[in-house]
Amino acid sequence: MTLEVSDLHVGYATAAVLHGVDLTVGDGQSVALLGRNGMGKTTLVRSICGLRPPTVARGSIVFGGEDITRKAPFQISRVGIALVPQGRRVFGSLTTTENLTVVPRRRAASAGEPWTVERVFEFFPRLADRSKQMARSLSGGEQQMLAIGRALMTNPRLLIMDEPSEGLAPAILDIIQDRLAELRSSGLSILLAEQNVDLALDIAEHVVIIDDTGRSTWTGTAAQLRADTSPLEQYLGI
Ligand SMILES: Nc1ncnc2c1ncn2[C@@H]1O[C@H](COP(=O)(O)OP(=O)(O)OP(=O)(O)O)[C@@H](O)[C@H]1O
Repeated sequence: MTLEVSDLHVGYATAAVLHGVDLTVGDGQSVALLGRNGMGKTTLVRSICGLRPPTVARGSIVFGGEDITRKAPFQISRVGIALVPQGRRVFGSLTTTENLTVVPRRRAASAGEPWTVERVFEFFPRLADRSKQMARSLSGGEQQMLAIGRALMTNPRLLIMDEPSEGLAPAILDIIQDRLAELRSSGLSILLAEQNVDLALDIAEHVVIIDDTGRSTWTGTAAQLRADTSPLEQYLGI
């Protein structure tokens, strides 16, 4: 199922932020969304997932041929799009296991077997050791694993992640990077909004850069960016 974002204009009551974003995540593709701080990555991710604010003013979001623009979050979840939000947002007063079982689940996973608590624990053994622990007492890295596990429990076709690397120690980042690579190899579609360019280029085959005018100004492959880093210098200042 392909995600197609076309000419998307999105804003808040106080300001328009995105002024024409085009983005495609093909079936089984992994796409990184890059852009300087505040260029609107979270705004885009939230509008795809139906979260308000912001408000979509113009343009369309289509998933698997179905127009999902302005649909409610539960409807977006039902078509098979799951979000790992910025800042993890795990349920602090629930245990690790409860965080995984509290989500509404789609019946079938597109890529392989359905996710279960046991499968998440195999995927992130650190979570298995902390199954009865309150989520608020998990480390930041463990909370990130839990946020990813919780999203996987919905059996998504497309996994959207908003800055999963934020605030993580290098050793934990290595684990997350390895697990994301595994998910990519499994054929799950991935959209990754990231500040960490190394992680983004490692995970994603395709890259979309949002510039300071709120447009998707550069689209290409990670291999292209590795061979010629000038768009990174031009649009991200690195
Ligand atoms: N609830 C809100 N109300 C008004 N403006 C907002 C709101 N949330 C974000 N913005 C503004 O929208 C712009 C884009 O923010 P957004 O969080 O989407 O950027 P980002 O690229 O994800 O940045 P970062 O990498 O720092 O998270 C910023 O100027 C921000 O101040």
